[in-house]
Amino acid sequence: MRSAKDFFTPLAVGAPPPITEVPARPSRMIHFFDPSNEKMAAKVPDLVGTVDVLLGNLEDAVKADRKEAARLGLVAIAKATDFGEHTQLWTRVNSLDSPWVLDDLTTLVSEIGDRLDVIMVPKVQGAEDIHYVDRLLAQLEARAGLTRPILVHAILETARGMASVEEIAGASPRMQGISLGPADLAADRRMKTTRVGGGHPGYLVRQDPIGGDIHGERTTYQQDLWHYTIARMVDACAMHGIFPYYGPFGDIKDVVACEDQFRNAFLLGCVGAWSLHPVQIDIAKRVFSPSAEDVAHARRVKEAMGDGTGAVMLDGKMEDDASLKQCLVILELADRLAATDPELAELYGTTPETH
Ligand SMILES: CC(C)(COP(=O)(O)OP(=O)(O)OC[C@H]1O[C@@H](n2cnc3c(N)ncnc32)[C@H](O)[C@@H]1OP(=O)(O)O)[C@@H](O)C(=O)NCCC(=O)NCCSC(=O)C[C@](C)(O)C(=O)O
Ligand SMILES: [Mg+2]
Repeated sequence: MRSAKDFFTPLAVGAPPPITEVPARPSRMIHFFDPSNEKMAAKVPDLVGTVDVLLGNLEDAVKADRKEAARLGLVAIAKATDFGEHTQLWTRVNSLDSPWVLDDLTTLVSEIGDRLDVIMVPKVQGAEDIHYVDRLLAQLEARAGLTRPILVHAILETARGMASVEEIAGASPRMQGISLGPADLAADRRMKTTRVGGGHPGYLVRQDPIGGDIHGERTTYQQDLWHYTIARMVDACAMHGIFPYYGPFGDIKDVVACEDQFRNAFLLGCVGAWSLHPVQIDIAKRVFSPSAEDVAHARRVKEAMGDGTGAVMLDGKMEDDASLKQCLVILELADRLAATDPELAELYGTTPETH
């Protein structure tokens, strides 16, 4: 591990200085597109301004014989598109053991490094994977004359990655966040699901038998397969000042269950999720923006708590320093989102003096 005193020193002569705080830019939905798919690529300009993050995917879901076309397609799109102030451009490169990743990184940083905000690295196993990417990016940034560092986002999709999640989160000042990769993680853990995220009807708890009758009517409750994983990822990210994300929800047609899964992640601390299809964009926007009711309640608590210490009763409930802190989390998020989204500013009634 690097000493704390040189953690923020550039890893290559001429590379931009590492950042000391990850920018908290809205990233409620990381919208995936395949740059080698002409129909999808053609939609990118219209998505600018409607999504927080556009991600050109080069890894899984891009056919092996389209890898180069996807890489070059992303370069062309990045050069031709004005992403404006509010939409970030990210990419997901191929995994570090693949034959494509070296060309992905060298081409993208050299050609469009000044436009790329974040590089997502799949199947991260441990801090050593982040260290490798960290040094290589510094060398490439120096060569390309970049003035700001490209950030790194890890996908948690192996048991070892999961077991090392705290180390991964703190491996480099470039670390921007971590997403859950439920499909690869399920396979690597040898779970017995066959889906991309979401629940499973077999993973349940059953009410005790009534009157000892094990064959009688008993309610069952489906459980959340991802609770442990997301909660642990959230702690690792919070501890290191980076951002946690739920990943993909593969049942595109089941918009109801998608919203539930996203909301569970939001309530547990995630700041966003992936949208794989345009229909998931508004779901993520709705879920990862606090509701007007929550914002109004948080403001009331803040007002009632005065200097922020002590305890008060509000609507029959005790509020104190710690409930105020939760309300401040909601208000800070609402302010940040309202600053870039006029609809939300109106919904929250946000003015410079509101908070
Ligand atoms: C699901 C699919 C096949 C359905 O694609 P479709 O064409 O059958 O859907 P559609 O409803 O017929 O599409 C309607 C229109 O929307 C367009 N469209 C459709 N999707 C998009 C999009 N994303 N962005 C922009 N436009 C899109 C599509 O081209 C079409 O355009 P048209 O009206 O002109 O004909 C398609 O949406 C798709 O390929 N999405 C991206 C999939 C992807 O990126 N998967 C990888 C991430 S998940 C993952 O990797 C796992 C993980 C983390 O690694 C791990 O858990 O391990
Ligand atoms: Mg995967």
